[in-house]
Amino acid sequence: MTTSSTTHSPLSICFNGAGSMAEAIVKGLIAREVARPEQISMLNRSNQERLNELTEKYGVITANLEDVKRELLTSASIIVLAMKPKDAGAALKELGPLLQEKQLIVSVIAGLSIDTIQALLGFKAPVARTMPNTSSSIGLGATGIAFSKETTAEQTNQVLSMFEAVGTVSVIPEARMEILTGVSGSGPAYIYYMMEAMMAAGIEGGLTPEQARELTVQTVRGAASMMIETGEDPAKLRADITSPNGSTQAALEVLAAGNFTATVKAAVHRCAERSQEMGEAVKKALL
Ligand SMILES: NC(=O)C1=CN([C@@H]2O[C@H](COP(=O)(O)OP(=O)(O)OC[C@H]3O[C@@H](n4cnc5c(N)ncnc54)[C@H](O)[C@@H]3O)[C@@H](O)[C@H]2O)C=CC1
Ligand SMILES: O=C(O)[C@@H]1CCC=N1
Repeated sequence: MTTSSTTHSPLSICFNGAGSMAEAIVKGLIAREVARPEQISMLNRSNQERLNELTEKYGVITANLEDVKRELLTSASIIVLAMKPKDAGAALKELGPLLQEKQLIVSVIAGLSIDTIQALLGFKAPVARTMPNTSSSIGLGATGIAFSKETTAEQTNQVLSMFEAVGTVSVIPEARMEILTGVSGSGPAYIYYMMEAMMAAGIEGGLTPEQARELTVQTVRGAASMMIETGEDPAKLRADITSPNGSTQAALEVLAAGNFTATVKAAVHRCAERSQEMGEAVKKALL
């Protein structure tokens, strides 16, 4: 990793939790040569088949035996918490006594606050609370990060390098993490949902599934690229497409009649609220 030149021992990253988010980040880190496979270990609770698959695909270290897992966790410079919120409390309670103060915790867990992580560990570990998304696997992720005050400048740079290698990074106050989850953490799912609907309509209208897919994908890709390349507001780009009394206007009127803006905003806010609820549930159950 680029910022590891100032560390004395080689950087090692242990992913505690080996599901889809952990894989998305690992895939990106390896593809962009931010870390070599031998610097990365991945652990889960019990699914050996999944671990074998990850070793085959990426060449990373995986382990199922408890003492090997412990060794990987205690020797890592960075431990990434990548299990579901419901599993995080018990995992952190077990992890706390194994750790040294200088080991950095990077959490990708929705809703789980820095205070709760430190309380469950039993000491004020340096923590980077992050919210990535699955597009990290192709280097197009959008990650929000909030750092605890215990995090050193070197650790901050390491985390920034990790996530900048797999997309864009926004450093934000921790209080904004829930709304960021509503916008970008879960955001890809809303876009896929919209794309599913567009494809279904195209097929209903007689396009082949392949044509409907290609046209929808290219439309979404082109629209995102237009925003990036022109720097224009989406409202202006939308206006450029919408001829007075034309077909686009007719379509947008249907969306407006279905309360499109209010529905999307309500979905983003409900996502934020649900993240908070999941974090609170971990706290209540285990503190
Ligand atoms: N999937 C997504 O788009 C995003 C997910 N996240 C967060 O990432 C976390 C993981 O989500 P996914 O990867 O989707 O879940 P997943 O269900 O695909 O993976 C969870 C992994 O954690 C492992 N695990 C469970 N308990 C464990 C324990 N005690 N010790 C070690 N490993 C354990 C499971 O075996 C599994 O490998 C969640 O907390 C979620 O909030 C954050 C951003 C985006
Ligand atoms: O659905 C979830 O809980 C996670 C958090 C962000 C994306 N997926």
